[in-house]
Amino acid sequence: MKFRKYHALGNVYLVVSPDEFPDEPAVLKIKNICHSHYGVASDGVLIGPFESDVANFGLRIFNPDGSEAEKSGNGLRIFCRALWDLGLVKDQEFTIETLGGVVKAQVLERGKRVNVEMGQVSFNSQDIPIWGDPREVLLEELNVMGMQHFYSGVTIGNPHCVILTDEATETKAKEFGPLIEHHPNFPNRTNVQFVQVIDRHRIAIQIWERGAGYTLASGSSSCAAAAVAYKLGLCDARIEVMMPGGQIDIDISDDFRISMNGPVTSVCHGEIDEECLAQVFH
Ligand SMILES: N[C@@H](CCC[C@H](N)C(=O)O)C(=O)O
Repeated sequence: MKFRKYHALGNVYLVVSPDEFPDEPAVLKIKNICHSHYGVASDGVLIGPFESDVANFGLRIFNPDGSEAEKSGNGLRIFCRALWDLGLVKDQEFTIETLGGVVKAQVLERGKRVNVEMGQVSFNSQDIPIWGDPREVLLEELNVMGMQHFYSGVTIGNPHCVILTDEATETKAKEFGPLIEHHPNFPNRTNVQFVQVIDRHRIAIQIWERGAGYTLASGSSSCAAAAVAYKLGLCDARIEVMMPGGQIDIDISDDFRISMNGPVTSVCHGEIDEECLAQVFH
């Protein structure tokens, strides 16, 4: 199976052509590919480009646990870079269909940076989804292991649970992230962000990703965290999101459409052996 490997601020994805998956992508194959010891080590697999009736390209996004994600910000920027490297796009804007909606993208600086108009966020419980009466989920109480958190729910195609905190630490993300990901409030599980507001233009976040675990950066998490900070009046519409892997720039329109701009780095390309894809022992 031929692949291209990229990272976006340390968030790693492999891009694989749909031709390499003649059948529906099997959970076991995805798990083997992403495994850091038994496979190529990746935070997810991007399968594309597919033909699309509504966009220039179609994309499917898989987490390392084999689940399919509706959207991924870093995944989208990486996919755009792969399209550029394959000579399928140049400097012009183009569109990509994901399970979480159609986005508009543009490759900048000869592939080194990508801008993606990620779509409109919603804080509505039915859109995210979060159980209970239809409502905007803002600063609601969440008890996890005897600790009280106040969270806001957001979707930008995929679900996010955003928790404001005085200090966003890796320990908080790793300790509470897995429990919140599987909390009964979230029927489709959730991505989790601990968010520290630095000033009106900057926030620092720590991330626990649904189906992937602790990651150094996440594009959709940056959009979700920035949207909550803006909605609550804590930040202006242009926000730098600082993560352990680096920084993404977010712009929010009056109607909560989010534009994301950040770097992409090519790592390597190669071929995964059948023997690796077929492993069943872990
Ligand atoms: N790394 C991503 C998010 C990938 C999908 C996520 N794990 C989910 O299941 O929703 C990003 O950069 O947005």
